[in-house]
Amino acid sequence: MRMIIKNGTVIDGFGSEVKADILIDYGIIKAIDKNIEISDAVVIDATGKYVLPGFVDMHTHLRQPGFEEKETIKTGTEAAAAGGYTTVACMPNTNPPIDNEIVVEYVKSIAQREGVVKVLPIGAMTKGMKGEEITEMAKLKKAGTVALSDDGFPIMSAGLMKRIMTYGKMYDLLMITHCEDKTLSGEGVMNSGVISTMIGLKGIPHEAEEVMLARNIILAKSTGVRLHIAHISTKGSVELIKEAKEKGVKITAEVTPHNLTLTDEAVYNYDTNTKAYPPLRTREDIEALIEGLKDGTIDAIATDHAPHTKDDKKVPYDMAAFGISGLETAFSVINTFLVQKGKINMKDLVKYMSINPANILGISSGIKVGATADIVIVDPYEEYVVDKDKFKSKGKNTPFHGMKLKGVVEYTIVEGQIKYARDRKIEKIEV
Ligand SMILES: NC(=O)N[C@@H](CC(=O)O)C(=O)O
Repeated sequence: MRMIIKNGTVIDGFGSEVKADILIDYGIIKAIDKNIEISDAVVIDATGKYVLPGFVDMHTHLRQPGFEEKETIKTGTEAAAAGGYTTVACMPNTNPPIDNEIVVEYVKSIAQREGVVKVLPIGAMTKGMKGEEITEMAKLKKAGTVALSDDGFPIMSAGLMKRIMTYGKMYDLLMITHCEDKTLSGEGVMNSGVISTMIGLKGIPHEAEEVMLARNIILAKSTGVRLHIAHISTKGSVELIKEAKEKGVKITAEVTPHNLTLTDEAVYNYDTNTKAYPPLRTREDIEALIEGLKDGTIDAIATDHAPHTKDDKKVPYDMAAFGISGLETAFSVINTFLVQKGKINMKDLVKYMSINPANILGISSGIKVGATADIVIVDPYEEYVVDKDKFKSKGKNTPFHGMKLKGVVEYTIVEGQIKYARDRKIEKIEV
């Protein structure tokens, strides 16, 4: 059961970057050293590759139970492994929603049986995600939820949100909020701006996100709860979070790969694969989001993997489902547009895609002796053309289809087991 990863450049997530071999025994990292030689171990040659802590996605929609035509825990976690993720936290907007301990147990048991990577369920804040009655938080926590969120169903009542946060603080639960004031986003389907006016689609103004974010910051400050902001997309949101952090509010935030790289100009040809909440914004927003990552205002890059069926998207733009299938392109998108362009380096990528999300969720990550061997091996220079039909995910809804990107995931190792090996049949690798 021993494995040696040889000759890779190891970024451990704790600040070091060294050329070294890694010895894994029964799922645990036993040694990180030069030239480890052991007989009867499986050897992975990582020459010219980076060996990184497995990515952690804190915002994934696995769709099971209830929407298995869009994704299942099996296909979603296969997609995660193909994307270099060793852990995903899954959102509760399933059917039934993850709003009680029985559904938490269900998700955990399917993940145990059919999941390829580790799955951490996120529970709902309100029953049925209806924004009316608070869920039984203590039971949800005991059953194993890592956070609570109503995600795509923002809680419009400030009074209710304050009560949720007060209980959340009591049970020390992380609160994740999708910030959208529905009275401002209305029937909008894309960013409100020049492009929406030109092509005649209803817009979602940046204030829809920022007004709700400001409210949630005020409530987090007064309740003292740990608040994590899902998928931020605007320059104004970066400013609000920066100010909140300066004032000592316990707040963290994430941004998606698509919101960091694509603008509303991508909507110009009415491709419904560009439709997501929050919408693709402007170049100015992207610049602010990248600055926000660099100065520590934004903590994590999360995919918001939102798989949908062909039929959900093969309709006029304003009728299409919101969401982008993101697990399998996240690494190459960030590598191509941010790392290779010199905006961030590979150590930063590790921080945003593994270390910080793990810390926010309260799980361990990083490569060190004694740690669980959750590892991804990537080639940062190889180019490929994104082909949605090669996705493991059932959701082929990507705006990156046909784009030439740099960076491929070679191996994903979860607890010392190879769960993804590019161009190779896993069955043929004896571990
Ligand atoms: N992000 C999306 O565009 N869609 C999400 C829900 C949501 O967060 O709005 C989904 O579940 O499809």
